[in-house]
Amino acid sequence: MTTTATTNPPVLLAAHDVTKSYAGADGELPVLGGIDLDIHEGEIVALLGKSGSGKSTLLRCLAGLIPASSGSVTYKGEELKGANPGTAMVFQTFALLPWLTVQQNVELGLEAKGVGPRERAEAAVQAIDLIGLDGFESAYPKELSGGMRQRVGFARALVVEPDVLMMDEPFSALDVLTAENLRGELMELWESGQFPTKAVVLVTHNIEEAVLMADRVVVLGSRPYGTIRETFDVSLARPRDRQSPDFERIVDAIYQVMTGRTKDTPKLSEPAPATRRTPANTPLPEASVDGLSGLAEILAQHPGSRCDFADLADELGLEVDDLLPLVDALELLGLAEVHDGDLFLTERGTAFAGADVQDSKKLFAEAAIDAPLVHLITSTLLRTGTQQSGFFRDLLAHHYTSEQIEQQLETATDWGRYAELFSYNADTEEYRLDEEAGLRVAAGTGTGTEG
Ligand SMILES: Nc1ncnc2c1ncn2[C@@H]1O[C@H](COP(=O)(O)OP(=O)(O)OP(=O)(O)O)[C@@H](O)[C@H]1O
Repeated sequence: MTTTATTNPPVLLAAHDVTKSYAGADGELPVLGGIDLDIHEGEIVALLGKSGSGKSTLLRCLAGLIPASSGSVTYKGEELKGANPGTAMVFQTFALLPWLTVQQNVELGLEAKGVGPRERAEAAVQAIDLIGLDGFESAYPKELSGGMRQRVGFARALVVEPDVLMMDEPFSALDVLTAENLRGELMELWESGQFPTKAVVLVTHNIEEAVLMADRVVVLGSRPYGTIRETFDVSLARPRDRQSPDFERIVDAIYQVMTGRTKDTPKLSEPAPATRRTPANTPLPEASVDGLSGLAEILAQHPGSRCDFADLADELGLEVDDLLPLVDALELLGLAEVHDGDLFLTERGTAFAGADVQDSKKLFAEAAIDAPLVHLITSTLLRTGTQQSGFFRDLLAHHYTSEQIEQQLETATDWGRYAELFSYNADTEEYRLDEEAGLRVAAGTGTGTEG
């Protein structure tokens, strides 16, 4: 398959300056900002980004399932006013009706389009056959394995022969081998021209999956809200070999953009001089002290306390994406840095990894006091001694959803407690300054936000 850059086939689906905000606890929360994206005939486009970067939201806007807050979505040049007639969706959780058989589940999409019973049955049998479910027509979802259930999800979407198949993390609920097998079969169908759709949009947080499948990988960033950070054309021949140097080169380049290392996107730990880090513009990554210490210790065992990011994930039996929050947190705390696809400990990180418990707490406190929300809580407590968590929830409500506020406070509390900056009583929902906190703050540089 050639890339769109060289052949430039017609645009099927397009987002024009699309923004999307959701109603939050305190006003509108922007999730997507000014997205321009064309989906051309003949291409597979992956929307890749960390959790919360707005991938699913963008997919739903393209499918017309939710309206954009501003801007427009066009299908074959016509602006969408509701559900997109040219798309069908495959969901992560399969979304099958348990009381219907495989055949009936697959026929559902056609029924909604008013297709008659005989035609419906024939089309469903064909889709079931295509996707390798032959013989399972009268089975109920509960009799099927996860992989077979997702095949039903695919058959149900493909039976309507949509111009664009939309897939929202379709493999992430499956075990590794099942996912690999299903991916491979789908790519064979696509390559052999048997796939009854003209284009595919795939949402994923898995970099290798994106590079395995897509002609174009669109990386979304989430600071301060979802925008397209960079687009990569992938012109490798299929089937693609994960071990090939070209494959690894593209994956590495995407890692660097995902972890924020491009000339256009400043590092989390090095904000542009004019940008003061605040709890609003610098969210704490979802990483526990145990996870951070563990990763720092593992890194310290590598020569030069340095390891290729992808190799490290392999070694731990994890996806690279699983490591991202920990890596972001190590960077925010000045304990590690990423360069050229390698993760390595800084001087402070090396000392932290090798320290005994008391020293490790002290070093962690010096680092954590610069994390904006930890700084905000500590500096507030230095004035008041104690504070209800509701106070911080209110301060964060302008910038985060209630779910995000809980995650931010949970992380800050974990870090602040370990650092012995403050304690937290979950029964009374009260933060209390640790007696030693003043000394620890004085030891840190304290460049975070003031309350
Ligand atoms: N219906 C909704 N109401 C309010 N906020 C929402 C709604 N749907 C999503 N969000 C918020 O919008 C942000 C983007 O969510 P979205 O699901 O689009 O991201 P994503 O990149 O697909 O993430 P994930 O990989 O975790 O699914 C998140 O912060 C999420 O909490």
